[in-house]
Amino acid sequence: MLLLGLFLSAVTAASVSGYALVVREMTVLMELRDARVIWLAPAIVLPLVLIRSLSLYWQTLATNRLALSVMRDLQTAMYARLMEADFARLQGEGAGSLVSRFTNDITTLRESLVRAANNLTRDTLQVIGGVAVMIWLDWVLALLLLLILPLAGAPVLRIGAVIRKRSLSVMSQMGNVTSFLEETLSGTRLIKTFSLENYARGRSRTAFQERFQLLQAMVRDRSKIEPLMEIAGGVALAGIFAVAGWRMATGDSDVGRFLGVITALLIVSPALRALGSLAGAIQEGMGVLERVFNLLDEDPRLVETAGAKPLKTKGGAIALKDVQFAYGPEAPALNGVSLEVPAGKTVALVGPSGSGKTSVLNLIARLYDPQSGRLEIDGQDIANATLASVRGSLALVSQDTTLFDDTIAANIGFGALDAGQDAIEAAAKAADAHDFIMSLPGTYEFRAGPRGNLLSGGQRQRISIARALLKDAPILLLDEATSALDSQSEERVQAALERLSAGRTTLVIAHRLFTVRNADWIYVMDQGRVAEEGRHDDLVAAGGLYAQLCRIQFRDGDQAT
Ligand SMILES: Nc1ncnc2c1ncn2[C@@H]1O[C@H](COP(=O)(O)OP(=O)(O)OP(=O)(O)O)[C@@H](O)[C@H]1O
Repeated sequence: MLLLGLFLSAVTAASVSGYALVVREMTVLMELRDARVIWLAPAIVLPLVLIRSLSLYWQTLATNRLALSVMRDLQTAMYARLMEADFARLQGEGAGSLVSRFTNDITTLRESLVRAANNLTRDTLQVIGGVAVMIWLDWVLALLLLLILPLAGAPVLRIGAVIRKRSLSVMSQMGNVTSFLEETLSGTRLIKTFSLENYARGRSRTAFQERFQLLQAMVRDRSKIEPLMEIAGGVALAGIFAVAGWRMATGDSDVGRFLGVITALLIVSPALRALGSLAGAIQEGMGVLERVFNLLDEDPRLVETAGAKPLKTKGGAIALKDVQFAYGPEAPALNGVSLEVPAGKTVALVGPSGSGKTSVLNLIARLYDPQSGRLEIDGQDIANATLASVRGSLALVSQDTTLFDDTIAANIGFGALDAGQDAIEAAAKAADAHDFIMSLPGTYEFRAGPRGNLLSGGQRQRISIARALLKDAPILLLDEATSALDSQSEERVQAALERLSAGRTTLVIAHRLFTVRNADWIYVMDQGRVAEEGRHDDLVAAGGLYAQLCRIQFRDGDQAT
């Protein structure tokens, strides 16, 4: 494909250089009043035009195809890389900015690649061909032009370097704008109900103004290139007239040669101008390419150890031993946490907001690695096990139920990719979801909409419970999510969760304390530590933090005690 593109570029360039020679030959014939020019001119020019047009067409097709397939491969590779990337890294950059890499970055890159592929060889060859014809026609004139060219070339290269640097910040700012758009446009419920329109408008103005300024600076750089080339062209033209006049006066040149050189210059000038602005576009593309390759070169930090073995799970007993963990340089989220969930038992984590409950779940799923301490499943350190076996041994049902814009059957089926329709329906029945699914148009083939927004919160949760049931993993991690539901939905979800946790090792983050009264053991967390542990009645009797949390909830209306 690349070779074909290059060959067609060469044909296109060669045919246009032929114009200069034709002009010279025809001028000679005209000067001699030779009548053959009447048929000779069309006979030579028309095939030349035809060759050039056809090769232009095929060249455009070939180069675009090349650029598009490079884009496709880059996007596929980028996506594959992101799927392997650390959870922390994906969370850190945010969905909007990541999306922007696939839209804005790739579009900019494609534009510069297509331009480079279309123009680089063709225009370079056109310049070389044109200059060669000039040298052949009148070497003194050609030499003059060759002296003028570098005068324009040097500043163009300098501007190109500035553009390249700028394109990096343009792209990363575009990522922020996309993040902002995604965040506010998907949070319209909050914006409307809290009347945050002005706040959102204010943030949008700042973001768009910043974008305006960055692009403006980019345009300023880019616009300097063409005038520079124009000046170089003008100086060249003036010089040619002067030198040609002098050479004709001394009898070293003639009108035919002069017109030939002018035609060659008319061909070389736009090609040179295009190369000049192309330099800017290529630098911009190089800036983006740097971002793309930085992403492709990123290695996940959370990796399997050499010789990692699959976990051998029996009951799925979990143990944390003196675990120390921080998300970043700030204060640790977990500060020497030790806890146990015996196989088949239900253990609850309670504690004030920010005390580290979710962090414990994140570590067990190995979404993060602790800085020190051990996490074990059935006595095996999960740091030495394969990631797939760790994640395969557990099912997570969390507050933010994620459904994809696919059928209900597929959304449940993610629990076990080889499950048949019968298994999916059985899971849906156990999760108390079958009846509402049957009332949907298309039943199990109903598409849930983006993020599952065509279903209610309670329905989404029951689908995610069915998914976890289908996975049938020995460990269940539950981030209790009943607070967003009305009491009837809550009851149904609670009953489905009880069926799900029966016979499994369950670690539940409980926000409503009355739901953990029957837990086999309760850990009370506070500021990244286990502050208390025990059974409900004992903890209430001890009169510590748990008893205090119970009193607060009791006062607020829950039957905590
Ligand atoms: N992705 C993150 N990056 C940096 N810090 C985080 C991140 N997630 C949580 N933290 C911090 O870690 C600490 C523990 O958070 P964690 O989410 O584990 O608390 P939690 O007990 O689950 O709280 P809640 O009940 O409100 O969900 C908090 O101080 C929080 O600010």
